[in-house]
Amino acid sequence: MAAKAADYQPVERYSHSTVRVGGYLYMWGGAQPGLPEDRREIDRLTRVLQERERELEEERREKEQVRNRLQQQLQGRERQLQQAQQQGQERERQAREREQDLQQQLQEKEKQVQQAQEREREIQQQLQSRERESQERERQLQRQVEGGQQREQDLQRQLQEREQQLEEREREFQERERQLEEQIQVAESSWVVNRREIRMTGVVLGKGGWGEVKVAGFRGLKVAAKCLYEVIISPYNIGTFSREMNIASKIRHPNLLQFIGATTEGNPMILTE
Ligand SMILES: Nc1ncnc2c1ncn2[C@@H]1O[C@H](COP(=O)(O)OP(=O)(O)OP(=O)(O)O)[C@@H](O)[C@H]1O
Repeated sequence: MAAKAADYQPVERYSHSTVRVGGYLYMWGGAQPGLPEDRREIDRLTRVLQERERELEEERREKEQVRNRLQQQLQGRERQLQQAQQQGQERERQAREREQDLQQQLQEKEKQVQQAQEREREIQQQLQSRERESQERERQLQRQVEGGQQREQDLQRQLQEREQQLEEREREFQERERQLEEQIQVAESSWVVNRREIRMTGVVLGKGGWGEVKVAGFRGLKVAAKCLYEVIISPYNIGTFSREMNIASKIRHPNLLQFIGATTEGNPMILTE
């Protein structure tokens, strides 16, 4: 077709029509005087034009179809875009809601953290207070323990003193008991004589380790009286003296001086034949 149009060389015409399509200039109708083949040329050009119109129509339909397809694609794309926009808006809304939720959660967490910090401060204060109370209590207990130890030492000392006093009293009681037993023994002894019955003389017969022996009178008899030295008189020696007198009072032998008796008042005195 394009080759045919290119081959066409326009000639002078009148009462014709022209149209430019793309790079082509089409011409039909009119008359070209002086050319015998006008009719045939007009018919040919008419067919060319009709062919060209048909091609243009077909091209127009194809373009229309392309345009429709493009429009459909565009509409599809617009729908997709709208959907994408809607999805984006929905996601943005969800993101805002999520952000608000997170913001609320964050505020809630911050509030909880503040409460926890406040609680921690209170607990810290309570711990410090209790620690001070414990230290004060410990000091009081320490003082009480020290006071208790001091009292215990005092009581221990008093107890020892009391025990010593009791031991002393016990020894005194034992000594007193022994003296009483000796006195009882003496009182019960048959060898005890009354001192007032003895008449001492100045005649000294001799001196021993325990006393001096003098001549004395006793119930009409001339006897030897041995007076114990005052320095040796003691509770122990008195006891020994009493036991010796008990034994002497029970012994009789030709080779022994006969024991007569003894006094227990004042300085003990032993009477022998
Ligand atoms: N019955 C007596 N008759 C005569 N002389 C006596 C008699 N008894 C004692 N004498 C004299 O007195 C002295 C002293 O007598 P005494 O009994 O004290 O002697 P002693 O046994 O050595 O003394 P002591 O027993 O005190 O140690 C005697 O050595 C003795 O000479």
